[in-house]
Amino acid sequence: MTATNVNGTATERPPVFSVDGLWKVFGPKAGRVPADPELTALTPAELRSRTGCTAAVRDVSFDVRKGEVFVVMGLSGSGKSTLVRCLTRLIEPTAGSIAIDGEDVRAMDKSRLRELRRHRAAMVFQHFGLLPHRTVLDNVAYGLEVQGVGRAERRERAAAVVAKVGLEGLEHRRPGQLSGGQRQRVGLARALAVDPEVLLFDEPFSALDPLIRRDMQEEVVRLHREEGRTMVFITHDLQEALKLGDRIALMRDGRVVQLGTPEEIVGSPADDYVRAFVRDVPREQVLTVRTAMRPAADADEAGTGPAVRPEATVSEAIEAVARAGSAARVMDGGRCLGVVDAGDLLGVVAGTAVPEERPEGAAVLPGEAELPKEAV
Ligand SMILES: Nc1ncnc2c1ncn2[C@@H]1O[C@H](COP(=O)(O)OP(=O)(O)OP(=O)(O)O)[C@@H](O)[C@H]1O
Repeated sequence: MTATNVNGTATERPPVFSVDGLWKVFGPKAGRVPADPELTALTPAELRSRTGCTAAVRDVSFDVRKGEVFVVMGLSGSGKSTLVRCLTRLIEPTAGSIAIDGEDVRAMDKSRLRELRRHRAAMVFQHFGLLPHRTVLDNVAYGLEVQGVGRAERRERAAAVVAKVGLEGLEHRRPGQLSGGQRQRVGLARALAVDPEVLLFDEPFSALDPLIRRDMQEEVVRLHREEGRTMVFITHDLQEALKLGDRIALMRDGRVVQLGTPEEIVGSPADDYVRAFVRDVPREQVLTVRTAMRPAADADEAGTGPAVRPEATVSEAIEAVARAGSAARVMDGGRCLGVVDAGDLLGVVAGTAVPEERPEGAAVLPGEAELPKEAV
């Protein structure tokens, strides 16, 4: 179900994953930790010394909505991998609930779980996990083979996906004859071949050199734009998170300290930790003119000046204002939502403008999210 708020943005798309009160505690008698308020109040170090347990995921709740790129970001050890592995029970949660399309993941038996991992939520790993003696085509077809798809059909489907990720002509090479970036494309193609509802990426690009990494990020943006597939993407890299994420869950010590759009995270950090995290991000490339605009002073101001879209970045609006030498109008269709002048825009760059809060749970439409992300 999609509702539309006053800004014309979708506030709700159906959740694919719904996670509620999730805990993963490693260590002896882990199960007692989530239920004991005295233990849950301890810092990670205190908990470790008192009980020998590590709470890798602490009381985390969120939805991954259909068609979004949901990024889980945080420093090393913050709990990202554990959280995402819990989604398909590659790691068994200690407490809380997880549902996929409304179905209780924690209640699934072995065969249902296998089905979940093979068909519904495919994982792309950092270390590819390719079979060294098989060709690119056979590696990509492997997931289909496991599903019992016949040889002719799986080769045909694999060939189509190989082309989609830009590996045409390399079908008959073995992984050892490919570069790191090409191998990662094979890993991506293999996950895509089974046509899963959700793709889960576990830091897939962190071992790649920066240029190839950027190529792969663009590949993900392109695939997402073309297919609209739901994606959960783990990264410790803020730039990557801002570039790819429709929404970002920022983790620290097992908790989600902020969950929001790139614009919300950069424009309204929830606490000092998040503020420090995003301090060096060029705000004008992430924040949109929605944040900077004010009502038009009069009919003259509402009727003249260059037009910018509400989802244009502040940086783009600065260009328009500088070129025209006057305030710009923020236009949604034929409607003037507000205006931005040089002072409003500079306020955002300087960090003195307080961004307008979006309604709770407000989503950003893919088209709306693209601009700020790609401008980063
Ligand atoms: N099997 C395990 N047994 C005990 N502790 C674990 C286990 N796996 C992870 N942990 C701990 O749980 C915490 C979260 O680890 P996790 O791997 O989820 O973090 P991460 O954010 O994915 O880190 P990285 O970016 O380094 O992969 C860490 O303190 C880690 O040491």
